[in-house]
Amino acid sequence: MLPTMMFVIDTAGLVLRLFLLLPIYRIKVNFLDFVRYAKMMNITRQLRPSLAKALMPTAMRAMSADSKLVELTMNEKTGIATVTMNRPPVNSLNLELLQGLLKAFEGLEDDRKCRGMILTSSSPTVFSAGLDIMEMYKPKPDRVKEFWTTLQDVWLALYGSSFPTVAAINGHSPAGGCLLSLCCEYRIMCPNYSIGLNETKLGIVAPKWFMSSMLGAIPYREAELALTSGRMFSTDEALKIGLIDEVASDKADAIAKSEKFLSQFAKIHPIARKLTKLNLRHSALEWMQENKELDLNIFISFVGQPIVQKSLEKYLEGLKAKQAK
Ligand SMILES: CC/C=C\C/C=C\C/C=C\CC/C=C/CC(=O)SCCNC(=O)CCNC(=O)[C@H](O)C(C)(C)COP(=O)(O)OP(=O)(O)OC[C@H]1O[C@@H](n2cnc3c(N)ncnc32)[C@H](O)[C@@H]1OP(=O)(O)O
Repeated sequence: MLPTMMFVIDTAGLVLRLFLLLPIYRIKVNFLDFVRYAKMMNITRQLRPSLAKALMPTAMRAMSADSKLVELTMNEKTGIATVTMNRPPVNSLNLELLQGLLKAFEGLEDDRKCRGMILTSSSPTVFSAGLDIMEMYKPKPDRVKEFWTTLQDVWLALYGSSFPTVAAINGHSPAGGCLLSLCCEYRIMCPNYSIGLNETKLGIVAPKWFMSSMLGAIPYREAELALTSGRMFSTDEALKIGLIDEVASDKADAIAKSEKFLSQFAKIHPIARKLTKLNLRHSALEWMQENKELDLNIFISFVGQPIVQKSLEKYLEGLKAKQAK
């Protein structure tokens, strides 16, 4: 009896050890097995929305993304792409800007030469003013659906990108602007601007995935206080709390620092880096993939509430009044 039990325990232990070691063993043995392992883990392409075909041929390329709302350049030598939001005056994220961003991110995903991406803005003072409030105020049913679905896809593509990403935050970055930067792995911000998820100040609620993006950067307690109060942080405060990683003196410095951050990955195996990132982000990505429709329905019914429309109207009036002063 005892020998039989010992045999069973030994065998079970061996199987368990083999199971645990299998991924490591595979990685060491064979690159193709490594890729198969990634597929098995369901954390590569399946997690991204349907990919557009490669954006354009690789040359340094100003890789134009059809519309002028998003500029895409690629440094052929380093493989670092720069995606610049260009929707004056404040890069508010309307459907077309989101579509431009999605196309850029998906194109880079398919570009084998891409070793990293810097997200920045062409505005001298604003990174992005967040979602275009006009997309949510008295919305048209079809357009608002497409708007939200595209935002979800942008989040999936950026948060789940296989290449490393940095936000060079060269201006104010409220709400959706902050969200874009939180999708990146590293944030470098210029002085004397503001950043945060201020949704409650507009009388709206940051969706779960906005919050989980923030929780990837700062501790739960800090996030709870910031989210419930809709707090905006100055550059210095954001650095202190960990919402950003570095301060740069100006945009050029932010870009240089971003390139330096990305260059460290030249020494890291790209697949090891990518799988580590996607493993860390797996549960949030999977949640979104599985709940896109539910999230859309919640958003649609939420923005349809008269009280939410009233809040948005008042907030817009406040923005206009500020402008008039
Ligand atoms: C129970 C429910 C459960 C779950 C919830 C489910 C769903 C949740 C539903 C909704 C969630 C939706 C999430 C939304 C997130 C967002 O991103 S909302 C947008 C928040 N953005 C802001 O609050 C930023 C507002 N803007 C500013 O603070 C300033 O503009 C900024 C500091 C960025 C720049 O300042 P400045 O350079 O001085 O520019 P102006 O303020 O003068 O603005 C210039 C013109 O731009 C217009 N504008 C600014 N921001 C926006 C915007 N986000 N959308 C549209 N338009 C904007 C501004 O009115 C000026 O226009 P004008 O020239 O007067 O025409």
